[in-house]
Amino acid sequence: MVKTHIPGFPRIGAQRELKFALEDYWHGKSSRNQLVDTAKTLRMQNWNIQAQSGMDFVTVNDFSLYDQVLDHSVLLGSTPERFNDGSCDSFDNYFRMARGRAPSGEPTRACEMTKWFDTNYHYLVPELSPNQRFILNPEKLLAEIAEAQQLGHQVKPVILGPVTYLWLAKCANEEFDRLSLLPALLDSYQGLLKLLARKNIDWVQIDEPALVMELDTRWQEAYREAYQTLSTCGADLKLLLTTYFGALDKNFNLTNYLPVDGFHLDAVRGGDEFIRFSEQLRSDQVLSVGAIDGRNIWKADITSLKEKLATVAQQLGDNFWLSSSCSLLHVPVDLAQESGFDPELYSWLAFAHQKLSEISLLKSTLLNLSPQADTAEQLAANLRDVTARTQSQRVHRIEVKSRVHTLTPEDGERGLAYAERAIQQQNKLQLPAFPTTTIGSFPQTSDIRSARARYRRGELDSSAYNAIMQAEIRDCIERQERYGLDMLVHGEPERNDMVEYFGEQLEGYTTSQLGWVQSYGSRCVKPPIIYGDILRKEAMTVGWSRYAQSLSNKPVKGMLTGPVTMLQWAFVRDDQPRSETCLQIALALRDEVVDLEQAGIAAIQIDEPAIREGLPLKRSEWDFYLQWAVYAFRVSASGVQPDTQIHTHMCYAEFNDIIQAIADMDADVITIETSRSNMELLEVFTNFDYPNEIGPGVYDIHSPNTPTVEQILSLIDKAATQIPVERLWINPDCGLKTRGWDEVATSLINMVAAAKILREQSLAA
Ligand SMILES: Nc1nc2c(c(=O)[nH]1)N[C@@H](CNc1ccc(C(=O)N[C@@H](CCC(=O)N[C@@H](CCC(=O)N[C@@H](CCC(=O)O)C(=O)O)C(=O)O)C(=O)O)cc1)CN2
Ligand code: MET
Ligand SMILES: [Zn+2]
Repeated sequence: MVKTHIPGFPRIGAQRELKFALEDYWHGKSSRNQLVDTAKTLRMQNWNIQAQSGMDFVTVNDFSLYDQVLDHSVLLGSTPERFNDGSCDSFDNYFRMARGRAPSGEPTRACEMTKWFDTNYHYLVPELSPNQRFILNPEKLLAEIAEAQQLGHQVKPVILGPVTYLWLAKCANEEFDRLSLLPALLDSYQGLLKLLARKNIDWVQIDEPALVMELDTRWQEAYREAYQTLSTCGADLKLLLTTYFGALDKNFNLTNYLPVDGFHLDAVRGGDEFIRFSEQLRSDQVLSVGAIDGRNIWKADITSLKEKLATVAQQLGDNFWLSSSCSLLHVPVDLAQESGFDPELYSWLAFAHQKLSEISLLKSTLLNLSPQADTAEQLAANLRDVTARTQSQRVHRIEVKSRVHTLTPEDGERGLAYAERAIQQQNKLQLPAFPTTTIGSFPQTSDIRSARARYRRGELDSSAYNAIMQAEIRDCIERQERYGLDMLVHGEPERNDMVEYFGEQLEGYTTSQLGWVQSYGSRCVKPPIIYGDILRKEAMTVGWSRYAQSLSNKPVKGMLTGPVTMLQWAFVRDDQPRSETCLQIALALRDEVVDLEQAGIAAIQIDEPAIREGLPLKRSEWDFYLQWAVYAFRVSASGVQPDTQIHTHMCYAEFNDIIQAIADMDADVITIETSRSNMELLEVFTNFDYPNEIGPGVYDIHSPNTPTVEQILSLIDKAATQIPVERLWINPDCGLKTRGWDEVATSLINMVAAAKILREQSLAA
């Protein structure tokens, strides 16, 4: 009989219960027991919904209080040395690793955080040392297994595979070869599997998403060694080797030959590869087909999936399993709780709960299990909804499509080269040497958020809400004047989230009330949904920018989110290429940029923090992506006169791979995050001879610590050895929305003081 399961479920809770429980605990507003209880309730609910939706296994150990990769480091006992100071117990130590501080224990430098493959989810990077030892610490895993079993569930625990774990890890000594740790790591995994075998478990899901990456022969060999070792370790257990986020491509044969009991393949991004894979399967191996999209929110077309899967299902019989493409962590929890959509849009969507039902419906449909009215009716309803979406009037706008199709290369050109633009801009802006600025957002205080919540609930009307936001902008401008910054911003108080804010205003996008997806730890985002052709009905930011500029004689930067980030951080329509959607957004932004210029805004920043993360996982697809992504940015930026200064901003990414593309974007000024890496990230700009102006971040905004003038000076000194001083800007790493005013004030005052010292020094020289 076909088995159904999912690789993982969201843990934040439909109402973000985990977020609030965590933050209350961290801020001393609730006890540890309250947090533990909330976590337990969430796990129970998650398993119940899986069981009720007909899953044959519930997934265990996908739950985490902060991050599943950090949990895995704790499980393997491979947490960094600096946390072994005995300053607190293991419960709080976990949060110290995650965020540098906890209710008890000494504050320390947290583990580094980075993007999980090409998602907007951040994991905590394992830090390994050359003589790393692994000492199993299976308490959490075993407790959660026991918890689910006591509730009467069939349990399938999930663990991260050894090779992907090493792939994600880093070592302070970059020369060190992480793969040399594999034998020791495998010893640990063998011990773990033996432990699990005693727990009345049939299957263990072992995640190896690194198998969809392009691997050199050493990493391929690591896979052979790892699974050879694990398959002969004598644990009476079956391993489901789980891959997702793409096709296996060149690792197809490698994977196929690995001695495991079953495989899970991503049949959404991996296309039809699973069919060929099924033909090579041994008769005692199972294939779990990830047919329901775990990365997007569209209702699945069950009828066409049935066609696609029928032959394989029939041939494999009991060895055919059904699943979602990847963990459902990346989609919101439950559409049924959502009241914000109109009925037509609602009928097009499926969140995590609904995806479980889709897996079940697909199974019954494939097996003709219950030819009763029930399945037939559901199938008919599904077909009606997915067909309606393809035919809906609101998806297509001829004028938008034709504007994209008549774009020419000239639409991506500024008219004059940077060097000439720079002269005109300097004439207009009259900035001092080492100009100081910030990245856009200022503290999103609870006053701002609660005003927005009251406005949403209808307790404030729009004029009252606007008045409050204007007062915030006024305060923000006055503070920047007091701190002595040279180029100001309005502070973005009116934005819940940069992407969501523009998504709310553009036609073709819709936003949800409860569509939260975990971004890191307790922080969540509500990705807007792009369902149709994108049109700007009216100016989106001009009123706020004009108001802000009216309060100061210094230039106030206009502030927009770029086309690639607006695409990358949204749920995107699947009926046309991403590049096409991106150009539609670029044109809407281009009109906004032009309107800002007309309103007297002399510098406009178009943020592109997600451009690196949009890079396809496979190198062979990079050029094509970078080509349309850079063009889309240029289209958005190129409607203005040469004397209007275009800024862009990028953060928390390795720029090495895309430095040429960054230069090709041809922004007049780029601000980037560099302070945590002590300006190392800047090296790539120097080595490349980046031609335009750069503001390397001199203030780490992810830390509550305020930088001193000396620290800032030393960072700028370092930057000045790499970038000609005429092209150097002084600014923080990123926006300040998650910080408090006290720290921001001190830090910015110090930043301006550092810039002034440098100006005096260069005058004296
Ligand atoms: N989309 C996106 N992706 C991104 C980033 C980003 O900025 N945006 N940055 C990086 C990730 N960094 C992040 C940094 C901060 C937060 C963050 O702070 N998220 C907030 C939610 C932000 C938000 O939408 N806030 C709403 C408020 C939502 C809310 O909880 N409202 C309460 C009321 C709150 C009150 O009364 O004070 C309610 O409705 O009950 C608003 O301002 O309107 C959170 O989890 O807490 C998320 C990601 C990479 N990916
Ligand atoms: C994640 S990049 C953020 C850029 C935005 N302008 C801000 O300052 O918040
Ligand atoms: Zn940023």
